[in-house]
Amino acid sequence: MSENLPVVTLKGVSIRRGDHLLLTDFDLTVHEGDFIYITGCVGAGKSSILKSLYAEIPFAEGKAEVVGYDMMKIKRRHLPKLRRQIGIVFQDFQLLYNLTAEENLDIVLRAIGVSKKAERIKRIKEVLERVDMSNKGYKRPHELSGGEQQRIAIARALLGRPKLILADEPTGNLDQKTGFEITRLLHDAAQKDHAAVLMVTHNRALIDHFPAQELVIGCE
Ligand SMILES: Nc1ncnc2c1ncn2[C@@H]1O[C@H](COP(=O)(O)OP(=O)(O)OP(=O)(O)O)[C@@H](O)[C@H]1O
Repeated sequence: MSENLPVVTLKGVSIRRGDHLLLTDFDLTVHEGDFIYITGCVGAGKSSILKSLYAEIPFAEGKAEVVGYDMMKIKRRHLPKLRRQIGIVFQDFQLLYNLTAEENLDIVLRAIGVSKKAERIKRIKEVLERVDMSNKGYKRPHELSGGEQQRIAIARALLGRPKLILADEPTGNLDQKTGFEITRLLHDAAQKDHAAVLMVTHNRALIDHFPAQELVIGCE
């Protein structure tokens, strides 16, 4: 039993995709500092869970609380505040390619209302150090390797000191060694920042190397 506070509590939820319901009567509790791999077969609904946790698709039924928000009642106007407390990392990085790494981070800090430039510069420096990219912040994504781009995406996810980090196959486009490095950074986010981290992966070698709780989503 964890003594940390719950960040995600799902009870009896399901998610509707097209004509069918996924994950019927699904329960999940995630606490601060937890690291959980989400695995399971293709099309089982792993990405859908993450999308529901950041309110891109609604939970169809049940009870769902995420970073203190009742997801069954959440209003559209509350979504920015919800998402400020969630860091999201995608397989394809999703950086803005016309901006430098630092500008990719700065735009997020501006969006979350950090108006003082000195404060933004300080925070950008901190997160770039965390992902070991201090000397490459001036580069644009196309001047960085895939692993380096993913480091910047993790730095972006850390900017708002999120309680929850959702990573959807973050190593899917990377070689094994780079994938290990990226996974280590996500484990650090759980251990050092006490964020709850949910990471979808198909990579068994990675789970064996960095053991943690595993949530297997079954197929029909
Ligand atoms: N936009 C959509 N409209 C309707 N059905 C969808 C949509 N997106 C996904 N689905 C269906 O929902 C189910 C779950 O998809 P999801 O992407 O969550 O699975 P997954 O477990 O992440 O799969 P994978 O391991 O392939 O990434 C699949 O059957 C998929 O075909």
